[in-house]
Amino acid sequence: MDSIVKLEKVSKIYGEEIKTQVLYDIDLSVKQGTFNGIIGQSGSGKSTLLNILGTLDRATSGEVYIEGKAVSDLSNNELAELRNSTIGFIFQFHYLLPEFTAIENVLMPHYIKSGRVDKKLEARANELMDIVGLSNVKNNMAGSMSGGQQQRTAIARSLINSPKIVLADEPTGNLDSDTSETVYELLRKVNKDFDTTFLVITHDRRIAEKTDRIIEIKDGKIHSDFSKI
Ligand SMILES: Nc1ncnc2c1ncn2[C@@H]1O[C@H](COP(=O)(O)OP(=O)(O)OP(=O)(O)O)[C@@H](O)[C@H]1O
Repeated sequence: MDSIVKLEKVSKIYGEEIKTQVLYDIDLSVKQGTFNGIIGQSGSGKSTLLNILGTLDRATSGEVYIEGKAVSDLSNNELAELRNSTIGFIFQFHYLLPEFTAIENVLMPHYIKSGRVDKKLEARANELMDIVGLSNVKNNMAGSMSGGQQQRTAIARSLINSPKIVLADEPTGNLDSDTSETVYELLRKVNKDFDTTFLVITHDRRIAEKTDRIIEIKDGKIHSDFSKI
């Protein structure tokens, strides 16, 4: 198995005048097709790490490699392109547009990018609604759906470009435990069926225990790293 994501001595310092160091010399190598959990106390640096992994934020020092490509060599445009083609994001708050239907939300990144959606993408969106179990409600307004349905819509949206890597920040954070379980099973299914690599921040011990690997962040460092495969 190859490393699809690699971090070498990644540090992050926020602020100019008052500097806050949030990550310290993080080395991390993530194998393709694995399902990785990231745990750690509030403020330990998990989201910062995920944002840097996802090229939404740049490291202050160190290097991030995505599929062997050094991110610091890329321009902002190239980064956006890499993100778009390779990485899917799922957040705790799904940021759906409530006045649009579920399937329109899934296609929204494409509407925004190119102003149109071709038949192939529409077919892909329909297939994804099927995968996440929402075929029967895909034309409902996102705002009228349950929390679990909205999160599943956000998952379908994150998969529209068939990303090789999915980064999720507390994807089940605002869901009850049964719905969390369903959402987790869905992510796992995508992981298995499409060999998608997942990095998932979770506070949910039950979910963390079912991942292939648990990376614990403490005070901006990897405190423990336990792989089961
Ligand atoms: N843009 C920023 N500017 C300054 N400090 C920041 C910024 N973003 C995050 N921080 C600080 O960095 C530290 C780590 O934040 P981060 O969000 O990565 O932690 P976390 O482990 O994801 O926490 P939580 O579980 O509460 O989401 C915190 O002390 C936070 O206040």
